[in-house]
Amino acid sequence: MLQINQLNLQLPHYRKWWRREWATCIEDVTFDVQPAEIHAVIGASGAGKSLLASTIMGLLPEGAKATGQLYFDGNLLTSEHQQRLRGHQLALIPQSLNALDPLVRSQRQVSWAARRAGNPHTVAWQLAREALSHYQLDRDAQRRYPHELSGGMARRVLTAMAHVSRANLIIADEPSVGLDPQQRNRVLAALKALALEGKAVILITHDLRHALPIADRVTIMRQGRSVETTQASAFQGQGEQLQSTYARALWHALPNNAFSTSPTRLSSKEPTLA
Ligand SMILES: Nc1ncnc2c1ncn2[C@@H]1O[C@H](COP(=O)(O)OP(=O)(O)OP(=O)(O)O)[C@@H](O)[C@H]1O
Ligand code: NI
Repeated sequence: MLQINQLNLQLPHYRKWWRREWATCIEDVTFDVQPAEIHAVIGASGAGKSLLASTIMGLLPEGAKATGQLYFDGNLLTSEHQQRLRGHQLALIPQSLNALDPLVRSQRQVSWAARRAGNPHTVAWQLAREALSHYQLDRDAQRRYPHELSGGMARRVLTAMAHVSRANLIIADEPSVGLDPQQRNRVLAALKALALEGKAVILITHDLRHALPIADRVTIMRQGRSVETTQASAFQGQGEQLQSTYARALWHALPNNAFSTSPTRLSSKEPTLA
């Protein structure tokens, strides 16, 4: 579905207003995403995850220099393709809830997304209602403005927008941040359902814990680089199946695994939590 090949991204920054310098924000990132797969991209703040999403969507900041290749369904993804496919084949559930228009009620926002996907007005309106109901947003929520929605509800409105766009590749950027466990589970379940329908889903998060239960594969990013791509099931035990020390460190840093960093200290009676 999507192949990212040796992607590099440099952004300009100005040390003094007359002196432009280049900051390398993504370096040699390579991985692929398959249909019906949830591919989690995990990394600390500043690792380049959101910029990777912007690069795939063709929404880079002014002056960005990207090299490497993106292939979508086997075809080189040029900026013209990206523009044509955005909102149809490629959908982004953005990190910022500001992506919702503050003056527009939920149902209309989703209806707009359905119209962009080529549906006539009345069909789009109906699709929006169905999609919002599907994500447990009732008639009342459908009539609310963004500021009247909880964070979890707003995320589900954004997910509904991706849903009605009928995109085959959906990128969810930090979809669970700031949500209570119940809301988070709902949003993550919605993404899982999209993958079960056959969509390719890129789940961007800094939290390995939230990604592992639903991810098929995981790519770890660190300081702009893809450190490792592995099956999600490799995160188990002492992390023996993980290639990189960084991935192993992330795994051991999870609260339940904390004591397992030094297995020799474990008595045989202690449970292994992983
Ligand atoms: N428009 C921009 N111009 C210059 N540098 C930028 C720009 N956007 C991001 N960066 C830099 O690129 C790096 C990666 O940013 P990015 O937003 O992709 O990180 P992230 O992994 O999504 O982090 P977070 O988890 O905090 O969202 C950061 O060091 C950031 O400062
Ligand atoms: Ni980000």
